[in-house]
Amino acid sequence: MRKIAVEILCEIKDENSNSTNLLNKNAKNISELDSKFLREIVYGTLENRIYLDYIIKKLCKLRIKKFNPYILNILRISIYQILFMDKIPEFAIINEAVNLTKTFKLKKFSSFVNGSLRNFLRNKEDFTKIETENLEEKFAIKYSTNIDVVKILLEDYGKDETLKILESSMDRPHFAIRISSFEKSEEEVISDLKNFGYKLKKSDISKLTYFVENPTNILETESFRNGDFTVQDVGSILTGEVLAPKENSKVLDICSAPGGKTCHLAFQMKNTGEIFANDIVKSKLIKIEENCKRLNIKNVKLLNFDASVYKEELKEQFDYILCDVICSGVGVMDRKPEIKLFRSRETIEEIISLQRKIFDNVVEYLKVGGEIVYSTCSVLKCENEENVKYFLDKHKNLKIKEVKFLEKEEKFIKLLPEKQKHNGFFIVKFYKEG
Ligand SMILES: C[S@@+](CC[C@H](N)C(=O)[O-])C[C@H]1O[C@@H](n2cnc3c(N)ncnc32)[C@H](O)[C@@H]1O
Repeated sequence: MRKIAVEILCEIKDENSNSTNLLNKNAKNISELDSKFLREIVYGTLENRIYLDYIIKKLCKLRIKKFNPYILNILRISIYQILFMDKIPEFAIINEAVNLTKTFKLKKFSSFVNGSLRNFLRNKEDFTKIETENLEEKFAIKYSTNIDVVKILLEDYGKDETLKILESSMDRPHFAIRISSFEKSEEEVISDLKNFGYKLKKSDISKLTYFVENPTNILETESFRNGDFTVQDVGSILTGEVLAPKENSKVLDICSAPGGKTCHLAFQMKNTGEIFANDIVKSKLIKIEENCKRLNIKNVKLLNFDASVYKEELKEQFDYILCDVICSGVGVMDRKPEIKLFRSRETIEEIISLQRKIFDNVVEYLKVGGEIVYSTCSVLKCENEENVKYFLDKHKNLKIKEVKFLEKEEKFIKLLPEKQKHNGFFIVKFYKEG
């Protein structure tokens, strides 16, 4: 398993890398126990990569770029296991690390790996100490988060709230489902799942939403195959609830893959009217199709175009539009460790520019009197509140439509990540005047 872990980690090079896809591809045909171990090592190492590299730099007195990538990842997973997986004896971790150098035909590094890890064990306290007084650097190392993201969070939220957001990024993500059956009642679906042995807790924020404490193999159940429920997080479900399209309306979901929110909109519309689900990546449309099929959704038509390019033929065609744009993902760092590692100010600025282009176009596709929801799974103000200001300044016929959330009327909903409650999310609704 450690060999596969090193191979996967060697492939994680930039923000387009996807550890979950790599794991799913490589964890086929292995036992549940091995799969759990592999995931723990890969996610754990990635989640702590900046911290582990900080230790490795001190330990080996060598710049990270100078390392052979296999040797670097052997050191990373070994130090990760020593620090965070206390059930594995330290001597076994070092033996395995030395064996791995041979597996990868890098035997000449065996004594370097052996010596470095033994040195680490002798002086663990010194090597693990973060020696900087600079708060940004300290947070970036301790929570293994790109320093640009840390700086923006500190500017937006100050020290205490930033600390909470970064701490939550180290948690194992919770698992939430939305009841999606057209046939069975909520109680019936829940009772079926309980009979299968699943432990469920109802969310107090979004409707038909439950957290599953022990989700292993839940996607193999008959209930899942029949479309009685789907995997979706609270913020995502709330987005559909906020748009709340009426039956028989015409809806555009402009950035729709893999279709989680599309299916929720269709569910709320009881399969009436029409939903046009678009995504720029053609291969992702298959996922939307699969989801619609499993969830018995029948009113979705697929589109495949670049939403940043204006399409005159769509002008004033839609009653409702969902603009669930591509974003930095800073609200879901617990689910995607690549975001913590690689999101930089530069890439965030590129994303904001794309968000604005897409929104500027889709506003034109909305009928007068129509409603549009803009949402992101980010908590950064530059992608949320600042974009809202930009939208309102630019489109004078757009007005915010307040939404009721937790018994209060709000201009927008912002969720900061909290385990067993929700990921980070931002939702705002506008309507178009004549
Ligand atoms: C946040 S995800 C959407 C999630 C989706 N709404 C759901 O609930 O399942 C953003 C999507 O936008 C797509 N996208 C990115 N740039 C785009 C563009 N220029 N035009 C259309 N879609 C785009 C991505 O491929 C990605 O699938």
